[in-house]
Amino acid sequence: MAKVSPTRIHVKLDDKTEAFELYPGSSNDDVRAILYSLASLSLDDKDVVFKLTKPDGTVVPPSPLLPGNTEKDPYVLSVKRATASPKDTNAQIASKLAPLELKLNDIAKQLEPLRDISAFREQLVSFQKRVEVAEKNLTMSQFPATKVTSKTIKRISKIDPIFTHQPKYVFTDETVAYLKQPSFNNWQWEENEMVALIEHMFSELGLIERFKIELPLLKRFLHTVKDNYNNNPFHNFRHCFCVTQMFYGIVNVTKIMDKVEPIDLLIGLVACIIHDIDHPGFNNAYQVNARTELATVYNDQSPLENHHCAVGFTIIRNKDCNIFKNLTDKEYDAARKGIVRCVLSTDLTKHGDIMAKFKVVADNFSFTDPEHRMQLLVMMVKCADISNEARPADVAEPWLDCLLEEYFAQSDREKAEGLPVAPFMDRDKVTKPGAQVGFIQFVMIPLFEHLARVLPQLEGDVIPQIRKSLAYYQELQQKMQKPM
Ligand SMILES: Nc1nc2c(ncn2[C@@H]2O[C@H](COP(=O)(O)O)[C@@H](O)[C@H]2O)c(=O)[nH]1
Ligand SMILES: [Mg+2]
Ligand SMILES: [Zn+2]
Repeated sequence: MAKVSPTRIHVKLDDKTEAFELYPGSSNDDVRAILYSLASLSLDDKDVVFKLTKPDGTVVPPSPLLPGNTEKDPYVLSVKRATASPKDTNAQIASKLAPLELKLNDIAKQLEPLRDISAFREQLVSFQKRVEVAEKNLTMSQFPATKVTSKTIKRISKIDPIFTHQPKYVFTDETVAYLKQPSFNNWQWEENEMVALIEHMFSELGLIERFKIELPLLKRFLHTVKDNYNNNPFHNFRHCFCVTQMFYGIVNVTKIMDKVEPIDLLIGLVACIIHDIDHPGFNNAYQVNARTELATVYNDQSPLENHHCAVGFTIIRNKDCNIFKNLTDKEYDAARKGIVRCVLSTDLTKHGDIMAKFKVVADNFSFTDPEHRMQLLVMMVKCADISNEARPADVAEPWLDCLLEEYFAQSDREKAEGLPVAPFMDRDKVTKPGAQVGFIQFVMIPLFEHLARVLPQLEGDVIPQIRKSLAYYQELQQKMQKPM
């Protein structure tokens, strides 16, 4: 009989590497059982997700066909507890609401002939309210709002994963030059590469040298930021990367680094990086209307933007991530004040005020005036934040799908909870051109045009690309409106 030789597999979990052998004929369940035992878990624990990655970060399926390896290049095992995604939870809420809704409809039908009798109406309203309150309590317990404490931070990236398991990224000259273009295509890069690209921006802008930023702290800061963005359809780490890259693109296209102070560049870049951190995927209107903990903590005043600042600075305060460690007190104060101002300015309800103020400053702009420079930074971060349509259509259009997916998830939940629904978020009312024409025409173009009064280079490629997007969506809108 031929000798049956097992495949020897080495797996690293936390700091320990263990080996096991897979014999031909092993099943998926066998592999699962081994991984459970390596992670000291009971097989009854169903809420666990295993991820196996090669040393280069490639994910491999935990199957009996795993190629063998050596102790020197073990697979890395990470274990996560599965939590319900907002989508799952929406489905759960919807399924719980369905019978209640049926019951309500039933009662409403029976009461129909008595519609004018106010006592019955009041009873119905009160019943409906009780259902809403019960459902809201259910929802709030499923979505506990994030408290702003150091425990808010999901994970401070350890030095190990950064230096031992992350491949060292070396970008080609072509990539380095492309990164400076506002037309950069984010979709080609995975998360760790985007982290490395942001690190490159710090270096290229001379910030590491000027502010003596220690590289391990910068790497850990960026990885921790990445880990604290949620997997929302739109407000995720990729959006953070795009906003940061557009800021960097504007800096390069306009050569503004020759006109502003290094601290201004640091403020703008870090503001972009943290500007949507830990976004829950539901906007300020939802936070206020649903009376969430975030809205309560921030007294309904830009709850999300305040939260992004608080989470961002909680990470910076951590000694392992403190990229501002070597700033002087004066520099730190300026950085903190500037970053908070930029992030709070991304709340679009402040848009009108910011534009009106900038109009005045733009007429008489002076790069030597710190307040003028600060307003310029605010405008640059705001532009970067809403800049998807300043990119080529194949880069921009998937972002619109992501935005609408997030909007629809919110409006579905608002409907389920009996909260007000904004028409621009309602899947029954929104079309893609409908979402873009007004936004590009009345928000994006005026914003970029205002900035271009101080940074005229934006008239070169950036603003024409936005106008092209507008024309595309206007045409699409006309086609959709034509009777068939
Ligand atoms: N209709 C569109 N709305 C957009 C688009 N890009 C951005 N936005 C809106 O702006 C805010 C930006 O703030 P954020 O900090 O939340 O990212 C975003 O929420 C959208 O409401 C767009 O292309 N079309
Ligand atoms: Mg935001
Ligand atoms: Zn944003």
